[in-house]
Order: sequence, then C-alpha cells, then structure tokens
Amino acid sequence: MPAPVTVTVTGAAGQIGYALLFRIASGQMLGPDTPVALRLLEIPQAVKAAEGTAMELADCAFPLLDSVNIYDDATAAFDGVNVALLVGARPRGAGMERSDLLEANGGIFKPQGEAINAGAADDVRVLVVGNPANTNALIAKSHAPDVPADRFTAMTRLDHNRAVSQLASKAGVPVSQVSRLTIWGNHSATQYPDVFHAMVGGRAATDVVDEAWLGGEFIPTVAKRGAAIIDARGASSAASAANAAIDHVHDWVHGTPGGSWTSAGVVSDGSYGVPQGLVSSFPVVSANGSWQIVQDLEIGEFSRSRIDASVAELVSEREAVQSLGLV
Ligand SMILES: NC(=O)c1ccc[n+]([C@@H]2O[C@H](COP(=O)([O-])OP(=O)(O)OC[C@H]3O[C@@H](n4cnc5c(N)ncnc54)[C@H](O)[C@@H]3O)[C@@H](O)[C@H]2O)c1
Ligand SMILES: O=C(O)C[C@H](O)C(=O)O
Repeated sequence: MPAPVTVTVTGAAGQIGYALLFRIASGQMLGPDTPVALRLLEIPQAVKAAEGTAMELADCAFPLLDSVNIYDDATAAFDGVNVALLVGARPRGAGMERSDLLEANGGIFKPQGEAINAGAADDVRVLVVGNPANTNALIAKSHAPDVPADRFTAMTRLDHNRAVSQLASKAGVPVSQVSRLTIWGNHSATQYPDVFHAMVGGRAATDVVDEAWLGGEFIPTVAKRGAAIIDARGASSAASAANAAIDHVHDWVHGTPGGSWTSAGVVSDGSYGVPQGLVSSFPVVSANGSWQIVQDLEIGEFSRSRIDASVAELVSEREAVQSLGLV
C-alpha cells in the first residue's frame, strides 16, 4: 500500500460534509489503491458533531481509511495537506443570491488560504465548494502566494453535471452519450451552460435542440437549479454537491477521458478574453495531474454575450472583496 494521502475537509459536520466523507473514505475520490488520512476542520461549536461523524466513519471499517483527526484550527488542519476541500461556509437561504454570502463567507477563506500557504504539501490541490465559490477561491489563492495559482479551483462540476443531465433528458439519450459541454463563468445565476460544441449520441447538440429551448428552458433551468433545490428541499443541495466534488478531484488526479472535457473554475490565463487571475469556469481537461483550458473553441455571438455577462459579475465580485480588504 502507498502512503496515505492527507485530505482536509472543512465544514465536515455540515450537510455536504456528511455526504462527502464516506465516499472519500471508501476510495471513490482517489481510487481503490490509495489510503486516505482524513482531517476534519470545523468551528468549535460543531466539533462534537464532527466527532459523531468520525465515530460513524470508524464503524464503516473502510479498508482505505488510515486515520480521522478533528480540528478547530486551520493551521493544524492544513499542515501537510495534499487535497483540501473547502466546503465550510454558510449556505444561502430562500430568496438570497450566492453573492449575498460574500462578506459572511469571504472572511473564512483568507485565514484558510494563509494556513494552506503555511503548511500544505508541495502537491496540494484545493477545491472551493463554499459559496460564492469562485470568489472564495480567489480570496484563498491571494493569501497563498507560495502555492502555484493553478492549485486553486472552484466547483462548477455540479452545474456541469446538471447540464449534462438536462441535455440527455431532452434528447432522450443516456448521460454517457453527452460530451463536450461547458459551463462558463461564475457559479451563480449568470453562469453560461454552452452546448454549441456538445455532442449528443454522436450528433451535434445543436442539431438535436433548438435555440428557443436553449435560451428559454435549458440555460435558466441549469443556472437556477440550486435555488429550485433550496425551494423544494428547504436546504441547499448536498449529495449532488458532494458527488460533484468527488468527480472534480477524481478527474484532477486521474485525468479526464479522451475526446471530451469537463468544467471547472480555474485561474484564468486570459483565455477566451477572461481577465487573468479571475477564477472562472472553463472547458478543461486534466492531464498529468493538472487542469488545462481547452483552447481554440469558436465562440459565436450567442455565447460571447453570455460569457461576458458572467465574467463581468466575477469582476464586480473581485472589486467587492477588494473593497472589504479580503484580497
Ligand atoms: N459550488 C457548489 O456547487 C455548491 C453546491 C452546494 C453547496 N455549496 C455551498 O457549500 C457550502 C456548505 O454547504 P452545506 O450545505 O454543507 O452547509 P451546512 O451549513 O450544512 O454546513 C456548513 C458547515 O461549515 C461549518 N463552518 C462554518 N465556518 C467554518 C470555518 N471557518 N471552518 C470550518 N468549518 C466551518 C459549519 O459549522 C457547518 O458545519 C455553502 O456555502 C453552500 O452554499 C456549493
Ligand atoms: O444554490 C446554492 O446556493 C447551493 C449550491 O451552490 C447549488 O448550486 O446547489
């Protein structure tokens, strides 16, 4: 057996944490040959609940689970971390936008970025799930100057999976028949799910669905799915969010299958006119353990205006956290 990989999960006692930890410990994130040392970070008031989850993890007798340790101090929790899942943050309630959480949650990601900078392993990979995920990733990254910027990512895989599912359902094909779909921009209602390069069962998606469905149904359904789940469940998505986090890290470590791509919030290198340094969702492939933005896709007018609108929102979120002194 290789040495265990250290995985730190923040917000471990929350609802996503509860859906996530058992899947990590069972090997679904890092694979069936990789032992995992779990670190759970919580606020002091939630440490007892995290202890309960740790008892349940022990009771599963997962062969790959090397250890579980609980912390209420970020510096200790991130010391030597290889994979950091930054989930802990307040979720929005009904009627709120994710950006309403900027001030409340932004303050969490500055000290966590500093702690990652101080002690993380050289190969650390960071996925920010807590909302507003893109800008929280930007905050964490800007407080970790010694960590390569491309190790900070924000989760738009849930949006990607939602879009794949909606398109497959409309076309009447299994989800495995949908490829090359992209989420651009922010994990917010302005995100742009783009099917113009997508394939559905061997055909171009644009031959299968029309622009009226795209603009009138598909895009708003995907972009507002988080709110629809809050409305229906009375709580924000949890199992599907945990599933997307597993998918994101799995593909980052093990690579994306050839011939297609996925979506992730990564630090922009200026591709597709997205200002450098913003954490924005792009079409990405993972090879040799790092994300690369898929290049040279043709972007038509329909897509351009929507990408620009979401990127403009990211720019204004960056200005907001700059004025709060968070970056
Ligand atoms: N990117 C996405 O696609 C996506 C999807 C779903 C949810 N989310 C976001 O994920 C976050 C967590 O959602 P949830 O439903 O698990 O919330 P939750 O309220 O059930 O759990 C959040 C947990 O974080 C903990 N926490 C708060 N501050 C912390 C800190 N400084 N350090 C460590 N832990 C801390 C809380 O004690 C709580 O246990 C929310 O911001 C939510 O909006 C993002
Ligand atoms: O919508 C939310 O606030 C939760 C999460 O970001 C989601 O997309 O389900």
